[in-house]
Amino acid sequence: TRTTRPQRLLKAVQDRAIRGNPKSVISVIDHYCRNQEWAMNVGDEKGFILDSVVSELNPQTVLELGTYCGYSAVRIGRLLHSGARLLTLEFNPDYAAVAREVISWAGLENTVQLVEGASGDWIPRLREHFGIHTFDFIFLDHWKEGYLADIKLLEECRLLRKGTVLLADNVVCPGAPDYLEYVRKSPLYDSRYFKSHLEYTKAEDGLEKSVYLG
Ligand SMILES: Cc1ncccc1-c1cc(O)c2nc[nH]c(=O)c2c1
Ligand SMILES: [Mg+2]
Repeated sequence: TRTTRPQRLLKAVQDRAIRGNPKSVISVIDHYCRNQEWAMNVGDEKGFILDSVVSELNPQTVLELGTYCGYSAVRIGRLLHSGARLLTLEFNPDYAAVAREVISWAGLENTVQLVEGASGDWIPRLREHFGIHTFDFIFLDHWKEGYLADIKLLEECRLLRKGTVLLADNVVCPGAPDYLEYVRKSPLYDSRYFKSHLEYTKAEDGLEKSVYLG
């Protein structure tokens, strides 16, 4: 049977990227997805904004919702200082299997931990299961329909603290209108929009950065 899109992306990484070199994994994926086969990675343009938010924050505990092939886990993981950790949740087992290989190829298996399952099931268990108190940074990049429910759950589970930064992908394309309305109206958040483009295309998209005021 045919290979899947994530499997073809992984093959490009294994054929062309330097093992243990996150920068080369990122550039191989961006070149492959721009020139051969589009895939829903956050990409290089929005990725540059992601990098600047992470670098400025220098977080110790990071949560990513939606791993896909591991591109943004590598992008974030490569910027984390020693002792810092990224926990990334992925619902789709086929995506998770590819992402584990990509994260390992980048040499980030000690910084990035991939957990398979539904965010709604895992969020209430993160404290007791992984000994996490609160998150410094959260990247939302899974299902637009789940963004709002998941941040409300994170609030309920007291996994946010004063200053926690949430960054949401695709708030324009495909769009997360209920999430945007909530973070922009709620007194609990200070929110701003970073206009950009849908990965590897000219279509508009952007990232919403929201600081939890607690
Ligand atoms: C797949 C797709 N087609 C057309 C336009 C946008 C998308 C798209 C882009 C993304 O960055 C996504 N990130 C996380 N989850 C998604 O479902 C997703 C979908
Ligand atoms: Mg996305």
